[in-house]
Amino acid sequence: MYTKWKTWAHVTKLDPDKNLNEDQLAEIATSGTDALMLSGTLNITKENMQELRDQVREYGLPLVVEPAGPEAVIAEGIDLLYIASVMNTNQAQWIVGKHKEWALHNKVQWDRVIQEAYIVLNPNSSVAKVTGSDCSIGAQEVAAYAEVADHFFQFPVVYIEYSGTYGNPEIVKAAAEAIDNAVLYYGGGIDSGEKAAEMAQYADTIVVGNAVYDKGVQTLIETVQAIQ
Ligand SMILES: CC(C)=CCC/C(C)=C/CC/C(C)=C/CC/C(C)=C/COP(=O)(O)OP(=O)(O)O
Ligand SMILES: O=P(O)(O)OC[C@@H](O)CO
Ligand SMILES: [Mg+2]
Repeated sequence: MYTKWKTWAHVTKLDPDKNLNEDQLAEIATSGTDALMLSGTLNITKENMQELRDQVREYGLPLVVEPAGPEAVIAEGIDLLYIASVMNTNQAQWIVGKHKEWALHNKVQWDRVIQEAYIVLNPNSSVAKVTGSDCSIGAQEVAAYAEVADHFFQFPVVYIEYSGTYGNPEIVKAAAEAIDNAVLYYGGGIDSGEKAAEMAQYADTIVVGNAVYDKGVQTLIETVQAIQ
């Protein structure tokens, strides 16, 4: 499981603050997606993370938790913890501060942690507002952050985050060209097979979140089939 994450092409991001019924979850689990990522920014607690985990664990898919802060971390029944660090913010707590607090008050199982260098680019997303990300940067600066994340900090994942809106493929292409070792994730507004295929040209792994709730599981399946 731990090394297999590098082969994942499609990840479905489920929001613990939103609800899905058993049928929807069963369809998602059999959609062909490679892993389920439990993640969100607003109103995320250990309790709603655990509730969602208990709902999905029976399907046997790899389970990843991507917490918005140390208070949302759950490890029991989870395969990997994807821990973000936001590159394009000037608020140190979202780069390293929260992480120091986490280590200060917890015994972190570092062999279960995958570090994600987040580049947040949708100014209207909750994550941009919460983390004070500078979403005005263009392709060259995005590529420079991606290069530094990969070569200087040696993050295993660089994540281009447009959460809630479909991003600029040219920017994802620029990030891909700047990276040699890290796995490139793209997430944001993928709600069709066409968008999934377009971003999968440049990203190693695409993430689909809101479309599951806004457009339904059939759309999710379309995004899986489009990249197979
Ligand atoms: C140190 C620890 C354990 C955690 C902190 C990790 C950090 C720095 C998180 C900052 C970035 C962040 C909030 C990631 C959470 C995952 C994410 C990007 C969720 C996307 O949420 P949105 O889609 O913007 O908001 P909604 O919840 O409205 O969908
Ligand atoms: O919800 P969407 O817009 O699909 O984005 C997926 C993921 O990148 C959100 O963190
Ligand atoms: Mg979202």
